[in-house]
Amino acid sequence: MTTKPSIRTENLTIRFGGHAAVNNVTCAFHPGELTVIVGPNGAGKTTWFNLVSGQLRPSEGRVVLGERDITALSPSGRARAGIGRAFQLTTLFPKLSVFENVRLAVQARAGQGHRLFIKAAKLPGLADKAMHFLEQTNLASVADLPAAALPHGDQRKLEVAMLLAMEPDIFMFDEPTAGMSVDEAPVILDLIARIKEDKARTVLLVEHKMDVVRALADRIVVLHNGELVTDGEPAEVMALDLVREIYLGVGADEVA
Ligand SMILES: Nc1ncnc2c1ncn2[C@@H]1O[C@H](COP(=O)(O)OP(=O)(O)OP(=O)(O)O)[C@@H](O)[C@H]1O
Repeated sequence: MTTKPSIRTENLTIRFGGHAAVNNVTCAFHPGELTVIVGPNGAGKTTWFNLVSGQLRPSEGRVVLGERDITALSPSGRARAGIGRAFQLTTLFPKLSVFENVRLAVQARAGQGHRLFIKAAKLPGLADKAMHFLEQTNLASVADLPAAALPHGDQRKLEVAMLLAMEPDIFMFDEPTAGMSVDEAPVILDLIARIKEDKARTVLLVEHKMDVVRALADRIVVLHNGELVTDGEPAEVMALDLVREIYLGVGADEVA
């Protein structure tokens, strides 16, 4: 990979008591690449994600966005710097319309803050942009409904629309299809696949389901006991005995 990394972690470590949940993880990610972080339960995937998006601060090591050390930044500081993370519906405003939810995200991106009650008509540029993201996520027809009235799968689409509206450089998804029906999951996977078509974007995904990994990954990083055990092309990584062993107990038949 010849491009410069868009984001990297250097010797990233966090200890809870004496236990290193993430242990000395160094890895770099590039624009145009979708990396899936895999590993068994308790491997440290979500903890590593939290260290990258700023919910946790490391005991040691750094998070570097482009050339900038962002280790000391808060989650909102990191969001402003270009890291967008989907939070499984916790960021939706359930009583506001689907449109208003996305307009707020567009407005936040435009640096105008959350002036909730300003009329959308007074902000035509923002409204057009919001509609654009609703169209991209096939939500335009339900724009006027309250977010809470949407089925679960559409709420998750709305979350992706809000993430797109923030126009981050780094997109982070932690098990994006968790809790979704078999009908709903492909829609979200298709949206994520479309996100990675923009080669300026870097996508990081934590995922257990091997069919999702296969469908989306350009690269796989394997964590085990908090450590990075391998990092490479999907076909190579899936073929490793170690990876098959790690997956024993969490779907070895799926890996096979
Ligand atoms: N706040 C915390 N305090 C203490 N231990 C923690 C904390 N957060 C995570 N851990 C521990 O760190 C380890 C890694 O957990 P983490 O949730 O990151 O794993 P994971 O790979 O995301 O697992 P899963 O696939 O089950 O979500 C586990 O042993 C967990 O119990």
